[in-house]
Amino acid sequence: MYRREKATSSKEGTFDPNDTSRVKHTRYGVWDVYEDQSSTSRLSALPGWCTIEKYAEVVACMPYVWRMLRDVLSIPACALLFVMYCVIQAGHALVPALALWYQGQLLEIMQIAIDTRTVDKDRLFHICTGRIACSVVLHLLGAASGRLQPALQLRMRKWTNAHLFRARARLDVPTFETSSVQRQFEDVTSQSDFMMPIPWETLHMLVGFVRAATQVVAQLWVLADALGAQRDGWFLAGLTMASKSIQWLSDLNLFGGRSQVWAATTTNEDYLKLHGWTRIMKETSHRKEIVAGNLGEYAVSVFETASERVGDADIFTLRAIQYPENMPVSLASMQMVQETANTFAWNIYELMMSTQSFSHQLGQVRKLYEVANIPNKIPDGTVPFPEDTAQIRTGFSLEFRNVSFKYPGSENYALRNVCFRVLPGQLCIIVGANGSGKSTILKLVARLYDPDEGQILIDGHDIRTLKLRDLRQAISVLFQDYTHFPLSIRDNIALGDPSAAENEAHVRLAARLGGAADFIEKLPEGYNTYLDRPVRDYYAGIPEGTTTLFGRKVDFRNVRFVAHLKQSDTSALSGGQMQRLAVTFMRSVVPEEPKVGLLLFDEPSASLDPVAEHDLFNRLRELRGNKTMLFSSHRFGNLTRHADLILYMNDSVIVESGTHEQLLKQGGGYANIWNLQAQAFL
Ligand SMILES: Nc1ncnc2c1ncn2[C@@H]1O[C@H](COP(=O)(O)OP(=O)(O)OP(=O)(O)O)[C@@H](O)[C@H]1O
Repeated sequence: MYRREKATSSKEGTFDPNDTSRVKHTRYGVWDVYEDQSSTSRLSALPGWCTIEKYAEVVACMPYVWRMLRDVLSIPACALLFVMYCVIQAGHALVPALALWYQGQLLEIMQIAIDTRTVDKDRLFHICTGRIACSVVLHLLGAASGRLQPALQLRMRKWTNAHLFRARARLDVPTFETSSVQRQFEDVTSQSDFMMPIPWETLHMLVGFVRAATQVVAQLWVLADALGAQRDGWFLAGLTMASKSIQWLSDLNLFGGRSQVWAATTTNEDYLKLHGWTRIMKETSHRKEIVAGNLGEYAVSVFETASERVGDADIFTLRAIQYPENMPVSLASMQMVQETANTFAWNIYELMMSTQSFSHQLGQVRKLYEVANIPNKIPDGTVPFPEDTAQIRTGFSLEFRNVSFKYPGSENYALRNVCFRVLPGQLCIIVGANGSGKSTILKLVARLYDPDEGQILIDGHDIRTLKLRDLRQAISVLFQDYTHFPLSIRDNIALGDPSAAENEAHVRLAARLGGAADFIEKLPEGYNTYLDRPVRDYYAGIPEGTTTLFGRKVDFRNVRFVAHLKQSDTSALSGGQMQRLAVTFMRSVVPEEPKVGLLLFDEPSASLDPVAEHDLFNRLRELRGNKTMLFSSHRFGNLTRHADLILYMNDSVIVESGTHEQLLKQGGGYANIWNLQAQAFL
């Protein structure tokens, strides 16, 4: 079974490993472990307190478990499969007791045979048949359970993935960027398909618990029946089980347990080197440097030396630190268990062990549901927008009133006291050096963040009062750091206006307006091309002479992927820039039925050559009609001459504003840079 490696708590406040008055430091192999002694109450010093806390946590998680059970059973066909699985587990719990009962009967016949020298052959036959039938049934139950489990697991995995997809989809930018939110998601997301989904892992554990408990009770009952009548029977049975049970129970660490707040780090240079080099060797992105720098032999010698110095004190130590109660049963002890016919003691052990892991596992269920309720940091407004769709055709006005803003976690102002007003249908260009705050203005208009001070108004409404959905529908933003989605080119463009996604003519028109149609039509798969395929083709043993498969270039590095080694992706096509423009056209400028009254472009021409840039600006000017447009750019060219308003920014503030002619006349910063650029072309 693959367990999650991460464990985080929902405790608030801070934890400082260097605070020796609160934190206990212990060294385990290469790991330094710091445990917060004050994080739990004084009662935690009492023996067994950890266990009590865990039981309390289990109780607190029960409503979530109940909800999960209802959700999971509502998955099509899951209820039936789960009932079958439970019946099989019930069989697993009861049949061993029946086998034990037959065992007892057999012993009784032998006793009678010794005492009276007679054997009841019929009874002996029935008992032997029953005993064999028990083994056969157990075998069949095992096989049936083996078939059911993957089917159940698959359904629950799909449900979990959909649940997490929905939970992520509803988050806004500042919430999504918060590291604690990322951590919450990491905690409940399976790192690989080989890990069990949380609902299955939990139900499997709960059913296992009930099964083990039933098995213990059934066996106790049979044992009582069989041994009760015999002198010293219980004593003998107890003696057989005692040694093993005591050893197992001590493994359970009933009275120990790690403090709930702790952290582990390693400063072991060799250990760090070992892991660093292991990654370097796996990732394709470093291959060129390794080969060109002739680093192969050196890497091997560093790896071997580091590996020798680290010895066995590696990650397994950390595992033991993380989950003292969940230490995997070693193969050797599994062997011992199998060799020991004493399933009774083993059942008690299993029962106790699963109780110990309950708090962790049920906590996972709680986290799984909690991620769906993480509150967004950008509150929604209530006012519908626009009140009248005719406003869209004339464009919206936009006003910034004394807006100041710092990015979450940053000490510096990204915008300071910014004021400007763009009238409906005007073209406004924001110019300034890198980092002066241009993109931030566009992000605030789209309410990716809210300003710390001041107000932003669209058509006279404070944008915080407008329904977020309406606001974002009425404006269109093309961000500078736009990355294309791992979807086909058609789907990427259609994202500009999902309501017209099925309209092929619409998609093609948007591509043409964005200047992307030519390059798309030259691609072998045209609009169906994936610039970055999210699912890889799998193959094995293909002769190296094969160059294409499924119409795509064969990439022999995929073998590495199958082996779960990361490989960097190189998208050979350079049309991403064009494509992203097409996305915007799809939404905003496709002529019939306009939905957008304000267009925001963040450096749309940054990676275009001068001819393409000229064409793009001309198309945009022609197509925008009466819509209001905001451009950010650090190039002072073509477009600024046509602008109704230029905002010249420096270091988070607007230092000059006006038309091109006005700013040239002022002879300030804008005029200086304009003249410098003009001289470069003389
Ligand atoms: N997500 C972020 N978190 C913290 N600081 C940020 C973030 N994004 C931008 N900044 C900072 O805010 C300031 C303004 O950045 P902004 O991206 O608005 O500048 P810009 O004028 O658009 O620059 P460029 O021309 O390079 O796009 C910069 O100092 C930048 O480092």
